[in-house]
Amino acid sequence: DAGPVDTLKVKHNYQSDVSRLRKIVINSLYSHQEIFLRELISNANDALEKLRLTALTDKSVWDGSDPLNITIKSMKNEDGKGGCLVVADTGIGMTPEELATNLGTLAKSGTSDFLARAEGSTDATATGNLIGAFGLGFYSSFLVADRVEVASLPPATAKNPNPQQHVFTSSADDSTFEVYPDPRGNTLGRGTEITLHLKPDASEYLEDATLSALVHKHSAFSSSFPIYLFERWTEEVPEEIEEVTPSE
Ligand SMILES: CCNC(=O)[C@H]1O[C@@H](n2cnc3c(N)nc(I)nc32)[C@H](O)[C@@H]1O
Repeated sequence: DAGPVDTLKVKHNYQSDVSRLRKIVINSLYSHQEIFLRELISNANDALEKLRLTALTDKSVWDGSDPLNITIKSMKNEDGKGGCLVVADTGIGMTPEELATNLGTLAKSGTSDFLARAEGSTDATATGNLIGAFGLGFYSSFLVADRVEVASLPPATAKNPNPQQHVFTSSADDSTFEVYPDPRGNTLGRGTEITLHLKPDASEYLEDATLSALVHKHSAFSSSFPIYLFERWTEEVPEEIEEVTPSE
């Protein structure tokens, strides 16, 4: 029987192009699995920038009192096999409608142009750059994860005075996604938290050394916000927080 949260789960079918796109991303970039982190950090960076710009004209979304940053946490399963990688930002966040629209449909114009160019290409670097340019980087999550959850909470505004944190969830082998209220409540304060349930062959991305090297390699220079790597993160308190990028 459906519990209280289940009845609120809205099941959507991906637009046909979305499924096709996701397959292209996964197939063409398989040899470049590691770019997923660059793409997620790039999206987080855009979300933080969007908050900062919006706040210039609307102080209610952010009064400058809480930090704008990106955190990366890895959580290994008890059995030491597999686990989750969590990439979170304190950016502008998304309403449930935005979760469904932004992650579940192809809002981007010219995507057919992308499909034409990417479908034929065998050059993973070129395709990788195309994917970033078309804002499709989120799909690269499925290079390393068989399940992705995106929890998001926008700031309270006059139009949306009491926002509820929601979760978008989708599996690699499934052409549907779900959006439902986060049973944890508004745990984010504001922003977006992406949980990647890593595939067995992607467990290297739970290792601090791998993550630290990847962040330095791909994103330390392209993010204008501090990136924190929580090492050996547990539910309680992170034992050690390494700031990867010197904040300005
Ligand atoms: C699946 C392709 N679409 C996206 O990645 C879009 O989802 C949204 N998105 C992805 N990661 C995000 C993130 N971390 N914060 C916010 I606000 N929006 C995000 C942006 O609108 C992206 O263009």
